[in-house]
Amino acid sequence: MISLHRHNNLLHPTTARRVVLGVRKLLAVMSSTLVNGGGVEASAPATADGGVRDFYGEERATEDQLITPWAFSVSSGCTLLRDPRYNKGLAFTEKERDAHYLRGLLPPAVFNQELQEKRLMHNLRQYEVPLHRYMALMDLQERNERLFYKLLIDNVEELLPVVYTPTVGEACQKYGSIFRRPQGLYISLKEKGKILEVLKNWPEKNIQVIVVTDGERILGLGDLGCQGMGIPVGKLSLYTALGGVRPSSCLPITIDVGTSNEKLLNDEFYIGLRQKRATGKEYAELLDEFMHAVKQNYGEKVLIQFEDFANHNAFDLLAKYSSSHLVFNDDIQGTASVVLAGLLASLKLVGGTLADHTFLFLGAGEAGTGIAELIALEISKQTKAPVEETRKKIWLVDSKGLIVSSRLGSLQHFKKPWAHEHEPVKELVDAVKAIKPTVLIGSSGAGKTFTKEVVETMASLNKKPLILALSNPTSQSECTAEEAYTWSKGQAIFASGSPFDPVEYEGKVFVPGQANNAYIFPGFGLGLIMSGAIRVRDEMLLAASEALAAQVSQENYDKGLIYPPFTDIRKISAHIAAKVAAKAYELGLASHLPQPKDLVKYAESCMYSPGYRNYR
Ligand SMILES: NC(=O)C1=CN([C@@H]2O[C@H](COP(=O)(O)OP(=O)(O)OC[C@H]3O[C@@H](n4cnc5c(N)ncnc54)[C@H](OP(=O)(O)O)[C@@H]3O)[C@@H](O)[C@H]2O)C=CC1
Ligand SMILES: CC(=O)C(=O)O
Ligand SMILES: [Mg+2]
Repeated sequence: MISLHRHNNLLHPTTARRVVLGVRKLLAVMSSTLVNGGGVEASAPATADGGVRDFYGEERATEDQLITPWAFSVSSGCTLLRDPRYNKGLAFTEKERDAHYLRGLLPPAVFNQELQEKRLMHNLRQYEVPLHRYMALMDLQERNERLFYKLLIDNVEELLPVVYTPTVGEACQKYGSIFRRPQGLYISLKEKGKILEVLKNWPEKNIQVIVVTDGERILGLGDLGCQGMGIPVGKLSLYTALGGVRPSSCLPITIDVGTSNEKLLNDEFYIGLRQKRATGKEYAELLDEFMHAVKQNYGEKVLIQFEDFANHNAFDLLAKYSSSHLVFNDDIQGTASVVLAGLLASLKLVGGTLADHTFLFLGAGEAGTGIAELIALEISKQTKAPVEETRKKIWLVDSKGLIVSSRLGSLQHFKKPWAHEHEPVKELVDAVKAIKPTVLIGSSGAGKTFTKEVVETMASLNKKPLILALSNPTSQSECTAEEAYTWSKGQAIFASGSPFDPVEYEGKVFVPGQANNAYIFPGFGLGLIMSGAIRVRDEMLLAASEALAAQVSQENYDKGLIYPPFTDIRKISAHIAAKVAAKAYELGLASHLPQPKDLVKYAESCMYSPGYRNYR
């Protein structure tokens, strides 16, 4: 019931029981509620002299400087019902209804959270259109945050495709039409020079994870401009549901530098800047201001996850800020880690070591080259061969064909390490015939590109071809699960970026896995946060892959799965977090000292749980 708000904030009307306290007192109370609430928190706000940290710079401000009149209030009545953080709907007890001026504002029935959950799941299942389910879930998140997360955690396999891929893709395409309330920060070119002020408008001060996009490569759907906001919102809801990071410490951000999507520019409901995308210096300066403002406002240990940037910016941003900030690119690094995990696990089914396999990719962008590099690093780690050598068993095809040395002069920098000696090959199927891969990975964003002939050739070359169709959403998947199993006559081991239902082929049921970075980033982020890591390193990605692969059980293997089920994701995330944190300590990059003895237990103890709290 404790909320921070500005005196003039219309979204938070004050109520009869509002108690305005001094800022110092506010922060003391705030820090105690944060600790009591569980979950991972930033360092306590106490200062060395025993006082409370001057979060808002009020003590430091001189008379001619402007400060923000933050206030602290206890909410009750309608304000409490409208505050998603504290609203419990019909679950308010009789005692709470008396104590918090709720009498008459609710019908007489008192439901517990389980009954509320049952009712909501029943209602959600009535919607036949996935986008309507998405909208109903977003409404719930805006109305009753704990119930939203309880639903998501308890029904993860059913609801993941709604809040995440594939439905989130459609939601982004239609974001302008379905827009109700802002769910994150919008930073556009209009805010240039004022980004620090914009960050200060966000009511939460203890931010631990930011997921930021500029909307230029939203899944495999291309440039969706400002409407890409659905992605940071969705990713962060998974940070909480799958990784246990507290919702209040997550901040979704969209950087709007315009869009080159004509359809959106001509759409009257488009919510972003109506101009062509800024590039070059203008783009770089805005991003640089953003990165500096984030560090200034939230400190060294805030994790900035880059998401769905186009590859002509993504690699450069990661390289530029990885030595000064805690940055992670989910599409390059998270995807690499999840795919490597699947490959390590698949060895139990296909045999051999990683070094015995030959890999062919369709798609040589962020996902493709990111995965390729991590595979090469892992083989190098296992065999002690230099990475220049281990790259040679990995081949990539882009929109112009196989990447070969004769193309070196015109290749983007991230493709160059993969330009091996070979004659040019234009078509994927010919590349499959020439390279004879044991593993085929789709990271092209182009649907239906694993044709019948491609899959049949893979099956003719391998007893158990490993086929990963990573592109999202479902419409962009390189092939469907049904195509992979039927065209390979049941030989393929298959996983995809977006989920597919099990397939029956010749009387046998094949269960496809989901190779999606959602297995990695929540636990990875939790590991960074709980260890107070200040930088991300490749060794941490390898540790995360090994941790995920170790979670695949014999029962999963018996079904042909190379990933464990999402139903176990909180346990899986705790193990990933523990290994990532251990690596951070080993590398001397962890700042939360001393290192906890049992990191898995510690990770579990840090996790947000969505059960209701009792109000006095
Ligand atoms: N499952 C998961 O966890 C993840 C899935 N993805 C998915 O992967 C896809 C790609 O993402 P990302 O790597 O970031 O995108 P990029 O734009 O960086 O890369 C796409 C690559 O695919 C190539 N390509 C595009 N169309 C074709 C085609 N018809 N034939 C051959 N090559 C083609 C492009 O070629 P060129 O370079 O010549 O233009 C480019 O090399 C997206 O759909 C995304 O949703 C991404 C991250 C995680
Ligand atoms: C899953 C993901 O990050 C993507 O498709 O971009
Ligand atoms: Mg992504």
